[in-house]
Amino acid sequence: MIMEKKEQTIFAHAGSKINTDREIDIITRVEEPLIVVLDNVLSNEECDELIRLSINKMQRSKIGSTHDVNELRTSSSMFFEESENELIAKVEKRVSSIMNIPIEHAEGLQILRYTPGQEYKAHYDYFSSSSTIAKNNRISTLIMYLNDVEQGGETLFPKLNLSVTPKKGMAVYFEYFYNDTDLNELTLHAGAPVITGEKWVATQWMRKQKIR
Ligand SMILES: O=C(O)CCC(=O)C(=O)O
Ligand SMILES: [Fe+2]
Repeated sequence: MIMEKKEQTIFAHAGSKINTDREIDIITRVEEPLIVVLDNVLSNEECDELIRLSINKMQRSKIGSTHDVNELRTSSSMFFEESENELIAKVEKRVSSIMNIPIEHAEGLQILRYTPGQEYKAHYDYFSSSSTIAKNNRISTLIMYLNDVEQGGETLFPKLNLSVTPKKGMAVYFEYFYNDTDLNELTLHAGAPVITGEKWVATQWMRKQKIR
């Protein structure tokens, strides 16, 4: 039997903790592709504040007529500017050390809000290699849950039969920068429809090269 060597990962944390300005707990790992469930990524106060800061902007963007009408994703969304305020700067710094990628590679933090019936259908976070944007493609994702969802709203990885239940302050990390494209394709994921309650997430995407 040929033992294939495991591919190098970006995420390099061993053990059960990651020390940033906060002690993050590693709860679950899938090895290839690497998918890590993390707890204690954001405090309750930070979650509440991220929602509070973005709720106005989503309302504003509605007035500005940029209503989200997309089949793939029915939630509403907004992006924070880089280091837009003290909290964003702090979260970006923490996220950069969790993801083990310098902050210069980070896109603006995205906030998504799902109400009952809203979902994000199965997709890849990276751009198809035919697009120009793929020259500096995304390489990894951190999805942070900003609230508890009463029912539904799981993050699903259909090719891995994996379901992550949203829980306030927790996060799911995954990367898709493998040489083996089959591994990247296994990161197909979806936000299941919310059934009861609301779902709020903050997503951080990292790029291969600097963008700021
Ligand atoms: O809401 C979720 O669970 C998934 C979000 C997601 O896939 C994304 O932001 O890229
Ligand atoms: Fe995604």
